[in-house]
Amino acid sequence: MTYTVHYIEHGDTTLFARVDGVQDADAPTVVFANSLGTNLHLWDAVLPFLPEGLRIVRMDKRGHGKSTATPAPYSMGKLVKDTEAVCDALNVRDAMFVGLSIGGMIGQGLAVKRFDIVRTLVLSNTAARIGTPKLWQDRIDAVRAHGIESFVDGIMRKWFTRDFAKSDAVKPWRDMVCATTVEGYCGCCAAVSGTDFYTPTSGLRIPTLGIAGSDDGSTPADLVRETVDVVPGSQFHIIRKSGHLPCVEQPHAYTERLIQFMKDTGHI
Ligand SMILES: O=C(O)CC1=CCC(=O)O1
Repeated sequence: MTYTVHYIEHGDTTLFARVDGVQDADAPTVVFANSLGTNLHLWDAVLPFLPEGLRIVRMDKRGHGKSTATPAPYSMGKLVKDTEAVCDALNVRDAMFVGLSIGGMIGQGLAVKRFDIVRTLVLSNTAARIGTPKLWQDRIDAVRAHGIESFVDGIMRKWFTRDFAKSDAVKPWRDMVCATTVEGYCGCCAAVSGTDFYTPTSGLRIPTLGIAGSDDGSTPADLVRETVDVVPGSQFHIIRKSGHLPCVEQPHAYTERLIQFMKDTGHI
């Protein structure tokens, strides 16, 4: 698959983005938004299962992957504006936006603001509100005092099914989280902590699909459903034998569901 890479200057940061597949901005477009502590390679296993003819846009949040870090804390509004800037720079319009975890929060924030960018929305392993301010502050304190390594094994147990977490397959994901800058990680923890999208998200009137993992220890299926249910006419689907990252543990089943949603909504 051909791809181009883009470094987009936006205010105090430079955001890294990559476009795979068809490069023409008029092609049906899918935007993927990553979770906390991951970069755009989160979606690598999904891409081979997607049909030809799509324009696939991915980016790194500030302080993650190849996007530069700015001092924490960040607001969710700032992360939404970053994503908006990347979409505008790449001329993204009428896209299917697939956001996982904090990426799904960004998707909710972008969808209520930019109908021209987000035509349909996939809320994967996410919610309108995730965790409590105390949980996020404890995590920020732990990163600042002892580094991400000090709790990354616990994160892996919440992200993956027991068998996956015990296998060697977990290592690249563990390494990816540990490679995240302290400012980027803490900044995004603060953004999640300060977000409650129940009211704006309940005003959405675009086709919306919720996806949960049967064994997700971070955003359990009931939490995902609670958010997706506030959008009238939304669909909800649980991926079996998967934790918080079904695009990693069950990429084929996950992509099949995305393709079905693209067909249901006339995206392809
Ligand atoms: O890393 C976690 O604990 C789960 C999570 C919450 C928001 C996000 O992006 O990941």
